[in-house]
Amino acid sequence: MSRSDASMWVGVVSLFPEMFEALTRQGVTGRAVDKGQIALEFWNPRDYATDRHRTVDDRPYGGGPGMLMKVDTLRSAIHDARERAEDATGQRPKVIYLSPQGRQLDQRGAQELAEGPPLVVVAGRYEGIDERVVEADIDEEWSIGDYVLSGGELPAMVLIDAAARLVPGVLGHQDSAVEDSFNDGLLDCPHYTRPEVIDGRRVPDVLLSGHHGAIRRWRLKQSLGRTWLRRPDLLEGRTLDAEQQALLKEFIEEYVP
Ligand SMILES: NC(=O)c1ccc(NCc2ccccc2)nc1
Repeated sequence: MSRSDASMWVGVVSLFPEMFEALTRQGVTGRAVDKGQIALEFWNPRDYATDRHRTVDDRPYGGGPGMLMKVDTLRSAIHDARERAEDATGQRPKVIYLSPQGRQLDQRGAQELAEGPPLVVVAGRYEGIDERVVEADIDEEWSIGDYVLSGGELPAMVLIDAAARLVPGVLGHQDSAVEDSFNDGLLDCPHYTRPEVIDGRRVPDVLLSGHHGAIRRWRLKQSLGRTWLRRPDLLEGRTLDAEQQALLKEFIEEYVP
């Protein structure tokens, strides 16, 4: 098959590739796939099973509940995905495994992944995969949070979506990625649209004023204030410029719990 011109190439190793239609057929990522900005290709370990029952799981040494992904079918799928990544992009891929033991994904991590080499994302099922496969075939383990899900597919889609949005040209107008919450590390400001009044609650006048400078400052003040109220940890170790300090001071002085 031919070289890929996609800005972001992702190979997915999963027993349930159809789950990824949420990414490939919908919304921003769906359009980016249609436009060839993002390439998503799939390898299913079950396609490498040679026994009559097409076995893809195996019992854990040492006993205990649950199963692990069968080593040979999993490794064959990862190997083929890696080989295709190199053929399609001319670059060696970064092979990522989603598990609660991984590096926690945040916006900075998503940015790093978006800017990095092509990805092969391995979605585990059952109780996970053999540690020797992690050592031999996985480059980085990532987690989307401190909770256990029934498979790595949803975390894989979260990771791919978070990174894909940051690929230049994928979002409608680029600055929407910039203004997105967690961009420049602050929480998002409140948003409003029609109608002007809902249950007696009005849209803040500044947003109807047409004064773009005042609107920008209001939004920045709200982002700073919300971050101070809801996620003060995000403000730790962060220097605010003079305008930001003044706006946060104003917010705090006006704040009535
Ligand atoms: N928090 C996460 O990112 C995450 C990733 C995968 C997952 N479930 C699949 C799995 C379970 C146990 C061991 C390895 C993989 N649940 C949560």
